[in-house]
Amino acid sequence: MTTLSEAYRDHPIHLHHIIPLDFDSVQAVPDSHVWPQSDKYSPSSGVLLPSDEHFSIPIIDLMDPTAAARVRHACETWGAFQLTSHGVSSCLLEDVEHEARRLFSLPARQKMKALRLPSGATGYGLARISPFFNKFMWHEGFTIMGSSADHARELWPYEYKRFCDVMDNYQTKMKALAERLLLLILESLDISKEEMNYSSLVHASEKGACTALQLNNYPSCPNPNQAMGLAPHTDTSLFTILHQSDTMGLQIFQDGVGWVSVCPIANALVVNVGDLLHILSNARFHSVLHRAVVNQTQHRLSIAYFYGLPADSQVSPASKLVGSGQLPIYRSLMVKEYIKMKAEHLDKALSLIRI
Ligand SMILES: C=C1C[C@]23C[C@@]1(O)CC[C@H]2[C@@]12CCC[C@@](C)(C(=O)O1)[C@H]2[C@@H]3C(=O)O
Ligand SMILES: O=C(O)CCC(=O)C(=O)O
Ligand SMILES: [Fe+2]
Repeated sequence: MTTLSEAYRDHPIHLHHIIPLDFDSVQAVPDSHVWPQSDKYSPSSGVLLPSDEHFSIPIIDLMDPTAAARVRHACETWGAFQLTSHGVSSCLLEDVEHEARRLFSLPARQKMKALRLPSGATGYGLARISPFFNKFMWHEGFTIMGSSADHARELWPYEYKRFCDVMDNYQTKMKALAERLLLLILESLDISKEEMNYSSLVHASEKGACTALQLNNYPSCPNPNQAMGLAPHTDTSLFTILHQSDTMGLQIFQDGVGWVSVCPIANALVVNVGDLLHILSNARFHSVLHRAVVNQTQHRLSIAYFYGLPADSQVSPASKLVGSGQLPIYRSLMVKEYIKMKAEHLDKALSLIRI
């Protein structure tokens, strides 16, 4: 069985020689981090603040009996929503944020001890999408797949346990929440439990879903209009569950509207559709283009939990959604094949598997 780490290890992105900037020591944005102002991807291009509810992603209460219909509407129109009453305690959200903050506050030379290896997928470093852009991002990340013990021991040789315990507990709670959400999402696509039992998806998730936890750090920036926190991308996951600290920064792209800010709501989690759900739903649900911008005064953190399918499983538009006049838009392929395409072609990957 191919693990997610192996699937990513098979497609190294040659970033190990580039280390994140020591953000604490800079007074101005270096040219290497200045993004062009002219195109639609520039950090300051057409941003809408969600003062009007038509321009903000829906807020869905997981306990609401109409949650499935709301999820369908949110995933069809926005590709994202904010989830409340999800059952993850505010204490755990505070703990995971605190531990992430503790990690990123370490001196640069200490963080380097956990630098992602050339052939590795986990540890400290730049975002995997970095090689696709000719400017660097105002960002540093730390990726966890399963246990974080090996890297944590390098960072805190004598007191790594607290960090590992919080990350383990958080991943356990996120997995349980993701499994509940998956059922709700399938229900929202009108795929019944019986049909689900036969679907490749459920067989695949029995093999063990592939998950990853990404800690993202966006230090305050002397000129936020010039810098980019995390460049526009879609996630490779089925869906992603994101906790953001209470500083604005996440934006999603809505066709015909532009970049819409996703305001932090205390204790709400942001759920966004990823590429695998886009394929599975035969493009009914949109894997949403999103990015993170930075701030002059406040430092921002986010913790993303990627819920995917096993690398060795097959993904295709669900059979319930195709037929009777509806043709499959995407061909069937192995998840690891899609990871490879994403590593090589980034945002072109979906169009390369269109039938
Ligand atoms: C499972 C994963 C998804 C991810 C690549 C990774 O191996 C772990 C990091 C994830 C992340 C976080 C920042 C944005 C993103 C596009 C990236 O560069 O690394 C995602 C990746 C993804 O969704 O493809
Ligand atoms: O920091 C954010 O709000 C977005 C993070 C993100 O998109 C990711 O980790 O994939
Ligand atoms: Fe993302």
